[in-house]
Amino acid sequence: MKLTFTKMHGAGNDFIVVDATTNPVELSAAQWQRLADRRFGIGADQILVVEKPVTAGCDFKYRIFNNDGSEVEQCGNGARAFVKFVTEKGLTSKDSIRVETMKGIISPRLEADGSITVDMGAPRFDPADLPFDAAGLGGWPEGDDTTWPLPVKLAVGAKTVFVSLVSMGNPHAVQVVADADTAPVEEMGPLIERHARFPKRVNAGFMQVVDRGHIRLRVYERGSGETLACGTGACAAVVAGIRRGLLDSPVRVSARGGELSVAWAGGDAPVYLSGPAVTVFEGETEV
Ligand SMILES: N[C@H](CCC[C@H](N)C(=O)O)C(=O)O
Repeated sequence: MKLTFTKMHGAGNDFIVVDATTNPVELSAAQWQRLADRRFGIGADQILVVEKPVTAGCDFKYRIFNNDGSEVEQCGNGARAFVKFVTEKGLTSKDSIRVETMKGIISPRLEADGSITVDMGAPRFDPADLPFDAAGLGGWPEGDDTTWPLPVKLAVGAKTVFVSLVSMGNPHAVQVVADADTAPVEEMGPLIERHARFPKRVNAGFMQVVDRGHIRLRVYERGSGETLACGTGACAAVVAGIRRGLLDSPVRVSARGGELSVAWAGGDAPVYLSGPAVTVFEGETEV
């Protein structure tokens, strides 16, 4: 089957975007993985599939597949690429759209100056929302409902890291580090991603607090490895930092691939993610 696609990125987090609003695109996990493969396929961190909505009041449905072919709930940088894509393709004339995802509805908005802001919905913190197996950890740690001690088996020995658990629809475990550049992302990222206490795996964030309005962030993403930026990871890190009293909204998030901005008023308020979205090239391939 011929597949037409658009290659895009948001702060270096790159995507293959497919318009399935007219003709459905149903592929196996192995076929999605092959498309995302950087040697045998087109190459991308995630594949975004644009579909007709199922839920009343929504403009589109949004399916997300990671580099390993796994389908996931949410993608913040992808949401900005999504609204740019449907606008450029003439699939909508609205500048603000409602998009249903596997878990919830998001509202990306094209601003007059060309920037894009996404209402990512409210964060959730209950371990069951990730999911996280808190058995034996005795519920929220004493006096602190933001961080959990996570014992991690290393190649030699073990280490307990303190992670803040945030669901943005997809799961995040965020830890504070002194310096993002020297953070143990390569070593600890995969160990946290596949930790037994995360039955559906997890995105592992490493956040350096520069000041109360600025962080540097690296994310080892579930199913994709370290990416140059992670939108939901930026949301989760800022929310965690605000809850821990380290940050004040809005927060500038410096990722390796570019700058994002996250705002959150606390409680059940939605998290707003702003940043770039770039179309790189169009193409077609056989699947
Ligand atoms: N890069 C995406 C994150 C994709 C999340 C995916 N790695 C997962 O949850 O498994 C973002 O900008 O939010």
